[in-house]
Amino acid sequence: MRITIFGTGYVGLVTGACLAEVGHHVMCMDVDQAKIDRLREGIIPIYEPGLEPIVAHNTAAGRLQFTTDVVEAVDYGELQFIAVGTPSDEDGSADLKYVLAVAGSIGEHMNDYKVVIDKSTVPVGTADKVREAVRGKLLERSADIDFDVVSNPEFLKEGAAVDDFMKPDRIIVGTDSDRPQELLRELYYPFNRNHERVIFMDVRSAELTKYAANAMLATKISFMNEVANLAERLGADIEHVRRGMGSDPRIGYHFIYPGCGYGGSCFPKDVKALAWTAREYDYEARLLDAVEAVNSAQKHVLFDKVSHYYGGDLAGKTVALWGLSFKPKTDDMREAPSRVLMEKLWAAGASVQAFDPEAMEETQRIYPDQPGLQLCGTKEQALKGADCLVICTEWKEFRSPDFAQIAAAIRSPVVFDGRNLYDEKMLGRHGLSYYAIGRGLNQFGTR
Ligand SMILES: NC(=O)C1=CN([C@@H]2O[C@H](COP(=O)(O)OP(=O)(O)OC[C@H]3O[C@@H](n4cnc5c(N)ncnc54)[C@H](O)[C@@H]3O)[C@@H](O)[C@H]2O)C=CC1
Ligand SMILES: O=C(O)[C@H]1O[C@H](OP(=O)(O)OP(=O)(O)OC[C@H]2O[C@@H](n3ccc(=O)[nH]c3=O)[C@H](O)[C@@H]2O)[C@H](O)[C@@H](O)[C@@H]1O
Repeated sequence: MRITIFGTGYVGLVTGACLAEVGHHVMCMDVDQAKIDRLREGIIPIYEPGLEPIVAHNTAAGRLQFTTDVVEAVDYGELQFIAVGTPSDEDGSADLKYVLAVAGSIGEHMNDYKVVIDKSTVPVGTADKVREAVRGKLLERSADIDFDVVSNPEFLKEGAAVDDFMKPDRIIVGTDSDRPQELLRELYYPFNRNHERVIFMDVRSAELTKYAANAMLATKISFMNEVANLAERLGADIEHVRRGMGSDPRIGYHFIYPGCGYGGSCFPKDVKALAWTAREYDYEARLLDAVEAVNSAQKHVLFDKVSHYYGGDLAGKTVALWGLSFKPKTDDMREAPSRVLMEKLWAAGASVQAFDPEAMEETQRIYPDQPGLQLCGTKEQALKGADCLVICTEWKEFRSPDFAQIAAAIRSPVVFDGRNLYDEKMLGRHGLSYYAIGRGLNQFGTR
C-alpha cells in the first residue's frame, strides 16, 4: 500500500520505517528541512535502538522516502498518517495546531479519496475537528472529494519503539465506516500473523483508549511513589513491598517501580490533557489531578535528600550526576527528572558534573551556557572532585559500578539513588551511605 506520514519524530519515523519494513511504500514528510536532509543522508535525528538499520535498508530498497514537499506528500498515499506533536498548552490542554495544520494541507492538496489517520495522541473529538479542517479546505476550492478520518493511536515506548511497533500488544483502530476499516485491516495484516492484534471500535472510544492507557500507567507509578514516600516514614522497604505486590497477577510487576518521578513527552502531558478534557465536560478528575501532583512533587525528592544531607547548604558543592535522559535507551530529555534536580541544584549554588550514555548532546542543546554544568565523557570522570553521587536514570552501565572507586573519588561518602538500583549493604561495605526512594527509615533524611 502507499502511505504518507506527516511528522518524522519518534512516532512518525518509527511508523514509516516499520511499515516499509513489512513491504508497504512510505513517504515521510516533515516541515523541518534539516531533519529531512539528515534522514536522506541516512542520519537518524534521535537515538532509538534498531531504527537506523531499518531506515537504511528500506530507503535503499526504495520503499521509504523523505520529503518536505507537502503537495508531493498528499498526492503519494491513499493512507495519510498524522504523527505530529500535540504538546501541552499553558492550561494543560493538548495543542492541536500542528495536527490541524496537517489536516488543512491534506484538504488543500488532495485530488482523490484519502483516509486521514490520526496517530498523534489527541483529545476525544479531535477526529471531528480534523474532518472539519479537511472539509473546509475542500469547500474553499469547491472540490467534492470523498475522505474518511480514522483514529489509530500509538502505544510504542521510546527506547523500545521498533520492537513495540513490530510486535504490538494491540492495534487500536477507531473508525465509523467500512471502507477505511477494510483498508486498515489490509495495512496491518502483516502484524496479525501470530494472532489477531487489531481491535476495531468507534473513533471516540479509540481516542479515549490512548489517554486512558497512559493515565493508568502514570497512576500506577504515582501510586507506588506515594507508597514509597510512606515507606520511608514507616521504616518499610518499598522494594520488598513492590515484589510482594507485583506477585499478585491482578497487580503485576510492570510499571510499579518507584523512582524520582515519571518524565518523557507523554505521561506528563497526557495526564494533564485528560484532566483538562474532564473539566471541559464539567467533571473534576480528582484521581488524575492527584497523579500529576504526586509526580511533580516526586521530582523534588532527590534534591530534598541531597539538601538535607548537607544541612540545607549546597553553595559550592559539586554533584556527580549519572543519567540525564528521562529513561534509559533514549536521548530524550523532555520532562526528565534530572532537569528539575539540576535546576534546583544550580539555584542553590551547587554545580553538576554529569554523564549520560546518549543524552549529552541534547543536554548541551538545552543548557548551552550553564556555568554550573560540566558534561563528562565517562561516568568515572563525572565523579572526579565531586562531593556526592546522584543517579537519575537506570542505564544498564550504572547497575554494577565499582563502589570502591566511587568511595575513593567523591568527598562525602554518600550516594543518592533515584532508581533504587543498589542494596544498602553493597555500598556499606565501602563506607558509602545510601539514600534511595522509599527504602526504610532515614531515607527521607528527616531523622
Ligand atoms: N514519543 C513517543 O514515544 C510517543 C508519542 N506519541 C504521540 O505521537 C505524537 C508525536 O510525538 P513524537 O513523535 O514524540 O513528536 P516529535 O516532536 O518527536 O515529532 C513531531 C514531528 O512533527 C513535525 N511536524 C510539525 N508540524 C508538521 C507539519 N505540518 N507537517 C509535517 N511535519 C510536521 C515536527 O517537525 C517533528 O519532526 C504526539 O501526539 C505524541 O503524544 C504516541 C505514542 C508514543
Ligand atoms: O504515549 C506515549 O508516548 C508512550 O508513553 C509511554 O512510553 P514512554 O514515555 O516512552 O516511556 P515509559 O517506559 O512508559 O516511561 C515513562 C516514564 O515513567 C517512568 N517509570 C516507568 C515505569 C515504572 O515502573 N516507573 C517509572 O518511574 C520512567 O522512568 C519514565 O520516566 C508508554 O509506556 C507508551 O505505551 C506510550 O505509547
